[in-house]
Amino acid sequence: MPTNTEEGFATKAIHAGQDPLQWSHCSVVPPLVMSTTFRQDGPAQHRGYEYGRSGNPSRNCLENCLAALENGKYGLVFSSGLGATTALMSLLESGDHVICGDDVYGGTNRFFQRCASKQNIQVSFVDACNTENFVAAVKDNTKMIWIESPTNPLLKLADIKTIIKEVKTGRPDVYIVVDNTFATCYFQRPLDLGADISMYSLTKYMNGHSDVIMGAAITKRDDIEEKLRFTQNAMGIVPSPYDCALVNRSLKTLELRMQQHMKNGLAVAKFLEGHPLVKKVIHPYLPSHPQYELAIKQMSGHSGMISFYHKGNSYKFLKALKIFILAESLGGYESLAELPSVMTHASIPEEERMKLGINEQLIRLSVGIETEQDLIADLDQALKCSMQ
Ligand SMILES: C=C(NCc1c(COP(=O)(O)O)cnc(C)c1O)C(=O)O
Repeated sequence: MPTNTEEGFATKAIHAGQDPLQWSHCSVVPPLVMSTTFRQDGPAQHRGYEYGRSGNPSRNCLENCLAALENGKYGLVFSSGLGATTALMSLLESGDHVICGDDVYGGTNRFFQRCASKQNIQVSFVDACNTENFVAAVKDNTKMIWIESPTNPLLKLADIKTIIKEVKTGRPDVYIVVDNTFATCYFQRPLDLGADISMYSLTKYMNGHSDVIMGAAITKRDDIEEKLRFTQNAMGIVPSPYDCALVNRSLKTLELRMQQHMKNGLAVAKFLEGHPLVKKVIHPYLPSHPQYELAIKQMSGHSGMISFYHKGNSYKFLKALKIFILAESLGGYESLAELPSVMTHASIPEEERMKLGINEQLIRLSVGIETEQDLIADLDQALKCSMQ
């Protein structure tokens, strides 16, 4: 169980959940436990682990480290970010209502519109920039509010603390979930802002090496942990021990990586903002962002995520990149670029996409930790190519 000590973020990332004394052999690095089953002293008399789906030492180390980094009490990991989303739906009953921000990852929108709806879970999508939208959308059967902030891909912000205060005052029973994938717990801790659950696609920045698909939910609440722990086992949405060991290793450098992502991201955003072939740059830590004041109040920094509206041919631009890789996903050490309208957000109905502004001029960048000058030079040459 993590202790919410006053240790620094990097100290917690390196030591929380990793105590060598938890193993008889005292390995400093937690062992990778691949066994799917564990010898018992007698029928139903085990030493903490019985079957890999129900619990695993490698998973346990990661979950404790995640909880400590979030100033939470419990961490639970799942087979993917959408697996975590699926697990969180087990907190709801048929007929319940969810209020979700209108700009979220395409797969999350698809899940709510085409999967949760089959369980008779109703979903309303509202503009997350305006707190009143969330409050006004609350109904008698509302049981969950799903916030992504910053959002994917438009980098809109929700005033998490105010939404929670406004909603919880009248309806303390409503679960507040924050998908913290874009900010990470280094720049933003939703539980400290009053959220019930901080949720992640660990696939992204938290693992940060583009070699694991995983999700997580962190909470302080015993009742939520009990329900999600049951779901994790009973629905079997668990990750492999090997993937848990990889993510656990990645967390050790999260602080360093996020600092570099932020440094490179800001340099790229400022370069794009002054470029004649760029119509508009969206980056929460640029003073030009409409919610800049909220960004610097609510977060201690911003990752490498940038979106911008391109004046030229987006397909030519993306195919001309040499260091940025044209691919879906984000948050890895490598720089990625994509066209949400036909890639990550293609599953959102066109009318909704157009209304949001997710059109073929909108390009999303995940700025990596390569040498800053190389990234800017690559963007510059590709922008020139896009006008030929
Ligand atoms: C794959 C991409 N996003 C996944 C994602 C997910 C889903 O995570 P998965 O690990 O891919 O299942 C949840 N929340 C956010 C904010 C996300 O961005 C993408 O945007 O390229």
